[in-house]
Amino acid sequence: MASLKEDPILGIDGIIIKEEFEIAKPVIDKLREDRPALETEGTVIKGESVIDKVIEEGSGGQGERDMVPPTSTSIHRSGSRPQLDLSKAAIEGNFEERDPTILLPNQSDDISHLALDIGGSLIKLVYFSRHQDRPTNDKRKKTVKERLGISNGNRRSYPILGGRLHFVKFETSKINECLDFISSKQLHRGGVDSHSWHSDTSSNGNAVIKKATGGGAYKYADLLKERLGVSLDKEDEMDCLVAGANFLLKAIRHEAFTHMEGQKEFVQIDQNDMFPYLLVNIGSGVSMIKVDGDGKFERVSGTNVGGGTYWGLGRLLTKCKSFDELLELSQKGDNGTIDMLVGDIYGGMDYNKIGLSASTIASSFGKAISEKKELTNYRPEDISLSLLRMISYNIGQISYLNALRFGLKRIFFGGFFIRGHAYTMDTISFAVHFWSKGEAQAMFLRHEGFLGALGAFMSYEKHGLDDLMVHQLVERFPMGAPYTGGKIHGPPLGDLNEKASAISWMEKFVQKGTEITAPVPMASSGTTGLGGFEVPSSKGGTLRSDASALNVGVLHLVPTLEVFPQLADPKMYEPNTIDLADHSELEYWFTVLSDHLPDLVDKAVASEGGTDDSKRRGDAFAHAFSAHLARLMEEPAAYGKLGLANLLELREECLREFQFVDAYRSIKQRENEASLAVLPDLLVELDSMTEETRLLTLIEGVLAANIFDWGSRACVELYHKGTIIEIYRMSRNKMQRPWRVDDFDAFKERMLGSGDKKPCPHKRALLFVDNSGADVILGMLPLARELLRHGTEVVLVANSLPALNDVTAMELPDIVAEAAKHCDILRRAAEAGGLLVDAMINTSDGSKDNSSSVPLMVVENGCGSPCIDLRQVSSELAAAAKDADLIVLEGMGRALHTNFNARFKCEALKLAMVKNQRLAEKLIEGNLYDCVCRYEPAS
Ligand SMILES: CC(C)(COP(=O)(O)O)[C@@H](O)C(=O)NCCC(=O)O
Ligand SMILES: [Mn+2]
Repeated sequence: MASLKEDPILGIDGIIIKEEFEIAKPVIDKLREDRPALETEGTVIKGESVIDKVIEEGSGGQGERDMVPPTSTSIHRSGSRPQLDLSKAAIEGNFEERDPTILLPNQSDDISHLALDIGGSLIKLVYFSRHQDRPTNDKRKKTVKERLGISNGNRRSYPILGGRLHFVKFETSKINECLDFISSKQLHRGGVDSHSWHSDTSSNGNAVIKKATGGGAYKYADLLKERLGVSLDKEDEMDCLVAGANFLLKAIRHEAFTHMEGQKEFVQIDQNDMFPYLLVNIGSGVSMIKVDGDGKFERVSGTNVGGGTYWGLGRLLTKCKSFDELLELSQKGDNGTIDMLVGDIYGGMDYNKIGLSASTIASSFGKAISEKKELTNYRPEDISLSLLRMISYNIGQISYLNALRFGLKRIFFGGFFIRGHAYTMDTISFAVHFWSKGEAQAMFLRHEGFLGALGAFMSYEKHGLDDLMVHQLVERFPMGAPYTGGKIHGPPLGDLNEKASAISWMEKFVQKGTEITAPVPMASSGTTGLGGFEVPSSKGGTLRSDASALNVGVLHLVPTLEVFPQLADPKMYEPNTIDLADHSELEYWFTVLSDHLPDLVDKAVASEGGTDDSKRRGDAFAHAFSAHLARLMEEPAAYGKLGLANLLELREECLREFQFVDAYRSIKQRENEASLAVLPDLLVELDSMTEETRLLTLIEGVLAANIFDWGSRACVELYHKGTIIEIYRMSRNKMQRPWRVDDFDAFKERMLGSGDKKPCPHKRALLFVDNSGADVILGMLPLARELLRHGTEVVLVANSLPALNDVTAMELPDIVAEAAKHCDILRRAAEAGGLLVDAMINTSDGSKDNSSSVPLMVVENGCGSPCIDLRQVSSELAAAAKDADLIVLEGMGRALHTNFNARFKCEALKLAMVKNQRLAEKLIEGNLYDCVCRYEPAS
């Protein structure tokens, strides 16, 4: 790596877009002059304690902690320019490249952009952070791209910037906390003017202009100017709400859901059939907006009886100190003590003629008139529930009437009044359902409170968010998510180790995580089935103490992701085979993952040398992941639709967040070495067989070697009983056909034909490989070799990031190079595929036959999980898939947990050993270690 010299200061990364590049140069020059000051400032800001605060607050920590005040330097400096930390900057790779990548190791969130929605009770922030790309100096990638005809994956070809969208909220009454947060994260400095976020020049001198909406954009304009030097560009509230809602409905798969009788169900919104709809935003007051398209809407109604009414009246009547407290109180309430019910009027009877049950509210607070009771005679719990129902029901009814007025079938409810509260949603849903006789549907939005802020954010031009597609968004729930309770949704722990203060942070996290005890699993919430008109059957059980948990993660915008082009019907595709909406399934997998945790932590800590720091991180990881699990047990749909693949991926993400890059690194190495040592013998044995026997032996080999799976408890227990080669032999010897699912004969016929008829070989096969060691080396590579022998191009598809003991795309070229030393077919194909660019590998027989061969290539799949969601794969894989006519999915994660039911446009072979008894029973009515060989012709 060359150190950064005088000249080529280009921008924050090598693939920066043009406008940014031109602007960035003078900025960086200027920053370079300021470097000493900047670095000092950088330490103050970056080593600061906002995250401590996140945890402290979110975990119910008492006492206000002093926030780092905005330093005077941070105010007087020209705020309109991005501040970059250039310390230790270096050019990565080749100096001659036109846009070399410049690594800024100390720059965490390199550019941030911010929009605010300052409402009567809450301030909502949406901000974007753009992280520098990992430099790729990967020769394999370049060659594969050339071979597959992919233009150099460069941001210039994408309309959208990669980065992350964060959602944060504060109470308006604590606006100073919000300002401190903005200041500490440098959000007031992002180079944004009122028209474009790529510009660092502002339209009025030095003031930075930020988009804002809501009444507070006017009320607090001076304060923001004074404290942060920020001028607010005010965006119309309705415009913002609509833009925010349209964006969410288009771009986020699991955004809208129905909530009836305690059951949450996500609704797939068809982008092409979204309009018209009624948007009901319940803030302090309520707006009802008929939305006909992007920017096409009309505010058709509203009501002054909204969230502010509930909170205001509630506060007066119950003495509650916060909205959430009031809401939580309602959970234990019985509104029948205050509301006049139909039964009260009809002597306990239903009023059947007009379809009203005895428990229907005839008159909210109606009982209070007839009894000689004072306020103190009513329980605050009952008052709160009565109030909540009165207001929710009223909003539901007015919404329905407006939907009826305009013939709208869909009503989306947003705004922070709802707060994911089950009874509120049930009540509104019931009202809509009841009055419309089931014709209209109430739906809720997961980002309910952020419509306005998101819309304000959308009003920055040129960020391309409007063009964003569902598959380019990945929502991740950072470690703080289960703890923060929605107070402040903290950033992920990106640069943990770089900060001295991170240690105390981590300790605090572990400590707090222990103190608060993660939410206790409970039975799913239930109402009486009458949509909130009766007394809740379970009192106090279903609402967590942090009623306002956001349930929104950080949205990662990944413009390079694509839908796998060979999916037969992408709209109908569901990656998960196991639906965790079934509570017994969830409980089972929850236990499996919890039981596996201590061993995983051991491996992770060992992979980092067992240092004190790694032990601390290991502890923190275990806490964070357990909290996520507990949160999901309590509310399985909290993070969107939940499948087993999501849980397994969450675990990997959690490890990465605590900087465990590759927990199974040394195990993988060991197994690779052992397997490579026996590969030559295996190849000789295979070559001595007839074609037919060889094909069977190869498939057996893949199935047998899939036993090397460090994610399966049963397998790990086996490993204590023998060496890997012994286990492999044992596994092979057990390969009795017929397998539990056995389409081998059909596959064989396709490969070898029957009688004299020789079939046409496949043109290109994609082999989705799974585990390191024997699995890939003794299983999949020999199968790849056979396909190559038939004249089929082979693309090995491997993970982009480590997950358990899965092999990664980065690791494969070296493995192939080693294997190629023993095999001419592999060597020539690997050379043709650009895998052996440096080495001129000699085969064991000393030959250097360079006659042309079909290529063997490696592509990354875009995932870092044992499973694969084919709606979001790397552009590299998507390009390779276009000409493929055979897909081989291997392993339990990729072929069973996900994609077992997937249908493809081309032929598919799904191979796996079932290493979990319950799955074996459920999926194939079989047993542990049974095998699946499913061959499916093109659909
Ligand atoms: C994590 C796995 C999907 C990996 O399997 P693979 O894809 O490597 O075949 C699998 O090991 C698994 O489902 N394990 C959890 C269940 C258990 O311990 O039995
Ligand atoms: Mn695996």
